[in-house]
Amino acid sequence: MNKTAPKIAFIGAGNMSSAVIGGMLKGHFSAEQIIACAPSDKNLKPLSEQFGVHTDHDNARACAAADVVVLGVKPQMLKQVAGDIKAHLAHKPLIISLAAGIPLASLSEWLGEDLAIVRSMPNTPSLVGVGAAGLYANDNCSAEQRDIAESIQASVGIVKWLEEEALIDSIIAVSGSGPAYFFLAMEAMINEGVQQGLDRDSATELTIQTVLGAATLAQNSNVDVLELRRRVTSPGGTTAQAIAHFEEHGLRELFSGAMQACSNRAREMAKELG
Ligand SMILES: NC(=O)c1ccc[n+]([C@@H]2O[C@H](COP(=O)([O-])OP(=O)(O)OC[C@H]3O[C@@H](n4cnc5c(N)ncnc54)[C@H](O)[C@@H]3O)[C@@H](O)[C@H]2O)c1
Ligand code: PRO
Repeated sequence: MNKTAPKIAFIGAGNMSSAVIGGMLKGHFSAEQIIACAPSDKNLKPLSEQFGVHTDHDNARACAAADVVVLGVKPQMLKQVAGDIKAHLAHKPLIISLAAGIPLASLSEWLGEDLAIVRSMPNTPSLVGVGAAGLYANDNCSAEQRDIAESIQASVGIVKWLEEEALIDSIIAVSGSGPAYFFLAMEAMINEGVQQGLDRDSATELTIQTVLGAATLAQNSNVDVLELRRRVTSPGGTTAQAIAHFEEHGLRELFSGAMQACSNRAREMAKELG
């Protein structure tokens, strides 16, 4: 393996692979190191045009030449793709699976019991370098392979190594699926802003800036999010009314229920697909 510039093959070139590739190129990886594979040009063309990475329709050929194989296909496709590439992994590249709900035991069974495999659960803000990922490695991974997996994810955001594989399902509930919760909240805020008379562009810009501002403040503050909320909420004022409405209508329970549904689905997928 080339330790300084490993060759990395992405099998599957959709939303998540594109976000990681785009983020990696803003970090210290070069387009020369990366090849993206998918059956059609629909996903590949934007990647070669926008990022200048190599592309191929042939998963096996890309895997045979790779030091690292990133599995970025839908969980439903993974068993079939694993069957197609298994014979081309004799040189034992590091495997990184991005798939929700597919356990290491299944990946090892499908790809080879002696392979080093890391499960990674990233999120789409990786594209702009503010991703958040959880990683879990099997016992075949060397320290060097763990470093490579970490360097890929760290180039696009923060990384947490997990003590137990089961915690990947908690990472999905918090940060893997998490961006969608905030996009939904933003959609609702934009629509209500328009309902109250703002033009859509202003409502959109103000909502996005508010979410960015809240996250940036929380990240740069030495007090917790509860205290930051208190500082917005004047007693008897406007925010207090909004927060009381959220509390009365069970926003906390809604979040708990949604996040439990999310990780339960990952466990169900392991039974259905693993
Ligand atoms: N989207 C997210 O926010 C997110 C976050 C974390 C993890 N993931 C995981 O990432 C994986 C990909 O999700 P996505 O949202 O990018 O899906 P997607 O549908 O956007 O991308 C899937 C890609 O796989 C390609 N593909 C289909 N069949 C293939 C084959 N036989 N060989 C090679 N490529 C093939 C498709 O052409 C497409 O490029 C999933 O396993 C998902 O669980 C996604
Ligand atoms: N998107 C994938 C899904 O919805 C996995 C986490 C985020 O299944």
